[in-house]
Amino acid sequence: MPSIDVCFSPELLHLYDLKGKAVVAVDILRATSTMVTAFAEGAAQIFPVMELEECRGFAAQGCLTAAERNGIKAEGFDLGNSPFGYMDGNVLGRDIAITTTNGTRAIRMSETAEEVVVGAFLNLQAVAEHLAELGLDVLVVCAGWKGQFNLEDTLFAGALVERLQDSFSSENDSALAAVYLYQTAKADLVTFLRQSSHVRRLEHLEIHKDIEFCLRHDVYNVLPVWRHDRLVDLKVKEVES
Ligand SMILES: O=C(O)[C@H](CS(=O)(=O)O)OP(=O)(O)O
Ligand SMILES: [Mg+2]
Repeated sequence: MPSIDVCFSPELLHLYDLKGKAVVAVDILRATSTMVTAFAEGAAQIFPVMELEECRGFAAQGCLTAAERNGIKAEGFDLGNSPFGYMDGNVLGRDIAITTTNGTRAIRMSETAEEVVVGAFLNLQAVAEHLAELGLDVLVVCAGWKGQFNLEDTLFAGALVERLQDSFSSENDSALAAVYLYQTAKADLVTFLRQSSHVRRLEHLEIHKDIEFCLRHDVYNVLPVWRHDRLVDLKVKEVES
């Protein structure tokens, strides 16, 4: 039986061997929730990059550029890091280059894995089904915040462990802790996260609508996966083939 484990910060990735593993990169608030939404709204490809300047450079090849630092849309970019910014038909058929404080870093630091999947509560079931089909050992890589642990990504890890409990072994302490946390919180994730650092840190930005949206489960049948140097939605490929 394959295993599922949880890495609580990209800074801890040096402790894990990604060879032959499937990584689920997660940044619930808000980068991976936003990417999943962008694909659901018809984005063609997403280029996650670490630096603002690199992201800006993608405009020359016709990409929309998206950038966030400390919760705020960076100046001079087309889009920020709110899923609601991708919902008015503006991303349909477009390629997007994106850089955010934590999420894009988690994805890029995981890219040597056999498979990298972008996860969010919004596409939880699509991710779970893909992992079950692959049958590889899984590592959930939580984006955290600037290298530190956070609650929201750990809750997602717990939700995924719970969904996969019949087909994956989760006997490591990280996965156990994540699933216990999720079971404690799942009846009302919004209330549970009210005291979390993300919610308190970005309270002044009035993004409660974003937070509530990002905590909704199974809204989109979208499956962003890393291919070469970009993310594509595997569900679109399935429809085409
Ligand atoms: O835009 C977000 O919600 C966060 C901001 S912060 O770094 O947590 O302050 O960025 P993300 O890269 O999505 O974690
Ligand atoms: Mg985050």
